[in-house]
Amino acid sequence: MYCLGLISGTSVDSIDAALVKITGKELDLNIELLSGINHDYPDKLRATILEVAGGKPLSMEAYAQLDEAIALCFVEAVDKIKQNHPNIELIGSHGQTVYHRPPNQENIGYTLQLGRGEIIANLTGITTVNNFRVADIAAGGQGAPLVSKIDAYLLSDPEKYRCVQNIGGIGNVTYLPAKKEDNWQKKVMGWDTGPGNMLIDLAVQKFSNGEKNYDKNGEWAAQGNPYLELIEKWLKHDFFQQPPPKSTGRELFGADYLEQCWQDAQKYNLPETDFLATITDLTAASIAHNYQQFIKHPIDEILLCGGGSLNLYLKKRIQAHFPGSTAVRTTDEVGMNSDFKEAIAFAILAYWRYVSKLPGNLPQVTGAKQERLLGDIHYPL
Ligand SMILES: Nc1ncnc2c1ncn2[C@@H]1O[C@H](COP(=O)(O)OP(=O)(O)OP(=O)(O)O)[C@@H](O)[C@H]1O
Ligand SMILES: CC(=O)N[C@H]1[C@@H]2OC[C@@H](O2)[C@@H](O)[C@@H]1O[C@H](C)C(=O)O
Repeated sequence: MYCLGLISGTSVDSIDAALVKITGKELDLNIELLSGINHDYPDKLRATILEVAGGKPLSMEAYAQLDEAIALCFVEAVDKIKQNHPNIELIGSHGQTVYHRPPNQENIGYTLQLGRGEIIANLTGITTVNNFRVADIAAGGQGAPLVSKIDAYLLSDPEKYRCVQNIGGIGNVTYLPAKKEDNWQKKVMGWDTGPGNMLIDLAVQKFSNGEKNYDKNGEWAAQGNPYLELIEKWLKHDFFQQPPPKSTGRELFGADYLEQCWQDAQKYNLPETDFLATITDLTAASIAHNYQQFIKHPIDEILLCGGGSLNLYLKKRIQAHFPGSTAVRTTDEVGMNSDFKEAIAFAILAYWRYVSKLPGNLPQVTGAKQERLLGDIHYPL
């Protein structure tokens, strides 16, 4: 089946669209990536999404318009792929997260992804599955991360103990025990590790007065030195101590948090380059801190994916936090495209929902009380 996965992540940098050919059955799938594109939001829409995700209140009318505008942009991404691949049979659309509050002690949680599925289905003429996270949240789960089940079935190794580390706006890990272990599936773990590129992007935007959106290849941070005392202080943040299941977003590690970090740095007169190196190392150190606390088995390799895997300074810092025999590589090196892994995941989640009628969540990862079918199905006119 030809399935198209769509997602715009927490960085709000662009819509990722990945067309895959899925063969095989149920959990035992083969995936061939046929096409992958990034489709940019218009500047004004991107700015609105960032404002809203940053907490700006909206009227109901503006909310409805935003939901539709995002869907129309997702349709443009589909149309681009359709030019060379007219035979798409199913779409899995994650949409755009604008709010995420995982369940608290009273079990109250919300997650909101915009980009209406009805519009995507009607305008593309292709059956569309969307709104994947709410069923997990309703079952008491975090609603994230959802890629862990896909990582488990596509990236587990017979012998090696792996961590698949996504570095998007937020970072998340899937721990994959070696398949030689009895009941290896039950030992898979996954959770959000904290900030990925989000704080780095915000700092670069601040220091460049909005001229730059991100630190290309980590070149700016590489000119500075991380200030370890600050990292130790920042690692005391409750989120880094909290055991899984856990997930987070811009609500915790957005502009307000960056501002707090910048205030801390000014007490030490840190220049901008050192601050960038320090905030970049916070991502690396928080990944290491999470693994040290919650993974009890030695890790043979860390497979990076997401835009942060292109930040060479960040990659170097991650390797520095694992000085032993843990190799730091990218998922590309084991045959999984690191840019489009999340979009591919939503194509597979749609396939599991619509074709195989299989649950998409791993309760041991999200904390949900049960496995659930994830996503709402929208049929075209
Ligand atoms: N060449 C590069 N050098 C450094 N950083 C890069 C490079 N290319 C992309 N990035 C970073 O990756 C980010 C985008 O990553 P990605 O698309 O994986 O995030 P996302 O999907 O929005 O996030 P999430 O996984 O949290 O939903 C950019 O905002 C930028 O910070
Ligand atoms: C609420 C939300 O959109 N969460 C994202 C975000 O981006 C990375 C991390 O935080 C992850 O938990 C999740 O996305 C991926 C695709 C997931 O669900 O696996």
